[in-house]
Amino acid sequence: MAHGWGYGTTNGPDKWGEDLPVANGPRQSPINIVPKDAQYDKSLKALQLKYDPSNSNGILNNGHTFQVDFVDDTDSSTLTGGPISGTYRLRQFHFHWGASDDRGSEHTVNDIKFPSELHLVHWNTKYPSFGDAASQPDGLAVVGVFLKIGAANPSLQKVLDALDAIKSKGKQTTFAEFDAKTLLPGSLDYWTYDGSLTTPPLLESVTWIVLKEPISVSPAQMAKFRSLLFTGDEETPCCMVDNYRPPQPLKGRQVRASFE
Ligand SMILES: NS(=O)(=O)c1ccc2oc(NC(=O)c3ccccc3)nc2c1
Ligand SMILES: [Zn+2]
Repeated sequence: MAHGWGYGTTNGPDKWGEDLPVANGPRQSPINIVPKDAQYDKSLKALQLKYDPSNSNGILNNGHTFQVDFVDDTDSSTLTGGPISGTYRLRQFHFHWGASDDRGSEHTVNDIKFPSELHLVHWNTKYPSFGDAASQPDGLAVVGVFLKIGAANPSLQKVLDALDAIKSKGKQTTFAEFDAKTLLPGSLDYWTYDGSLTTPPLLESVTWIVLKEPISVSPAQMAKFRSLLFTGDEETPCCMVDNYRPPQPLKGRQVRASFE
């Protein structure tokens, strides 16, 4: 795909398989989660998320989404427990969202789409780097959090206030002392399954941990997401919206629940 992948009609999710056979692989993400088909697994541990605000570093518009990057050279911001063994370090978080409030999430629940979905991306410290981990079946763990229309979210607002400085592709700015824990809902009950990155290179290296409880976002805050551009300053401006991959075939995978 010479013109690079994206979410348009000519380079979007339905076209990714032309360059990337793994797009039709056995453990692709996202999926539709059917709670009544998820098996409660009492051996699943509670999630342990320990995030140090001093590790937050910058915020970047990468042309597909915006992401907040973390310094990951120590074990000060980690995911342990849950379905994974060992220690996974937080590297970045980002979002996916729609052009309107009726769509935008990547995972769905009983085919319901949420207006947005937060992904907190962690890598397994048994490997020397993110890049190495990303090619291993147990290399990455992504915590997915649904956003649901409701009251304005003060913690999310801190992130949204930085978006004016990164409107177009390639722009970045500093983003220090942000506590990612404040983006989590009250309950850490989760569904988990073996999956992949939801954008190219679609690597099948992700243990997905999708929280059952959404966090709130107001309609005005959703409008702020939609003020970003997919495009760089020299290009015809194109609003960054509908940057989500639709659910992929389950192909026999089991989704487990940490709760009854
Ligand atoms: N939607 S997703 O499945 O959470 C998803 C999809 C694609 C991704 O590529 C990366 N790369 C890095 O974070 C990275 C970190 C360090 C160095 C280079 C890249 N994270 C991803 C998460
Ligand atoms: Zn994502």
